[in-house]
Amino acid sequence: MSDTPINGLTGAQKMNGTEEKTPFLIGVAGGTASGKSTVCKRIMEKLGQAEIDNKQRQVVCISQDSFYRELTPSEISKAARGQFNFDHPDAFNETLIRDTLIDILAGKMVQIPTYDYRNHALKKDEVLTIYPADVVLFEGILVFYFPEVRKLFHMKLFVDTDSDTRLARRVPRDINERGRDLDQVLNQYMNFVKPAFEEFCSPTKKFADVIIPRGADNLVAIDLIVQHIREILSSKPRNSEERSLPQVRVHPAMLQSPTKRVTISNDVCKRPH
Ligand SMILES: Nc1ncnc2c1ncn2[C@@H]1O[C@H](COP(=O)(O)OP(=O)(O)O)[C@@H](O)[C@H]1O
Ligand SMILES: O=c1ccn([C@@H]2O[C@H](COP(=O)(O)O)[C@@H](O)[C@H]2O)c(=O)[nH]1
Repeated sequence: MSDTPINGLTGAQKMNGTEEKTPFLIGVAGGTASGKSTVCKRIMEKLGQAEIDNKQRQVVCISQDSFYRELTPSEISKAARGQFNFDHPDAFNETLIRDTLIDILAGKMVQIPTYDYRNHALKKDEVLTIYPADVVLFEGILVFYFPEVRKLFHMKLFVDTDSDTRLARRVPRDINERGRDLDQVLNQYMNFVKPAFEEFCSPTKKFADVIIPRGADNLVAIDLIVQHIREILSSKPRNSEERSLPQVRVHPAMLQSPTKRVTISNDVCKRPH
């Protein structure tokens, strides 16, 4: 959880002659439908970040699903038949994840693709711009799997929801939001999702600093994490003049009572469906 040196970045780097802290990078792992993006959304809401314009946010959230690699034609046809393993580490572009997070830690603006679950492909014409922020949440099933990625996080959370609940949530989500039918969802779950969770995702729980049982239902855990993030934010320079950055990062909501809530927005975690 500490701001220890990572990849040559010391937690504070020189920019324009001033000390500029690197963003605090939080990894959020957990099985499919465990509530990773819901937890991130709750955190953003409680910090009053959910309805703030993308460019102005102090806290941003990115999904690992934006880093699925492009499939070959034969893999695309397998995917259409539910025979491609999207839960295996090889399904992700590890290098792009690492390089993107390193750029984020260096305070750079980055562009990331969005993912189309219905067509199992990146949407080339829909790129998300992630502006520099003070805290970055990066959520996904295998965010702690790759050592070169794992070591970049300042704090690691694991959302631990039992597998029955996860399956019960995944079935309606995949049917209603991802264009699947019941047979397809259950076959994919039994053949790929469950075995890959046991082999690749579950063992990464041991790397977590904080395990969140019951996901977004665990209000105590979420409040503790939010409090920690507030402390991080309060130690950051508060406006663009102090930070020597062109963007104004602080929304009035963040300068008022720390418990102030702001209305919910739906695209907090930039998770495409
Ligand atoms: N605590 C909860 N209670 C009820 N439904 C939930 C809860 N957390 C998540 N969900 C629902 O379960 C599904 C998966 O949640 P999501 O946060 O997207 O999981 P993940 O990001 O881990 O895949 C979504 O439809 C979401 O609305
Ligand atoms: O084309 C795809 C890409 C991914 N999946 C499944 O998505 C989950 C990861 O997303 P969560 O929101 O964390 O559940 C993973 O289990 C893949 O099986 C897919 O079905 N199709």
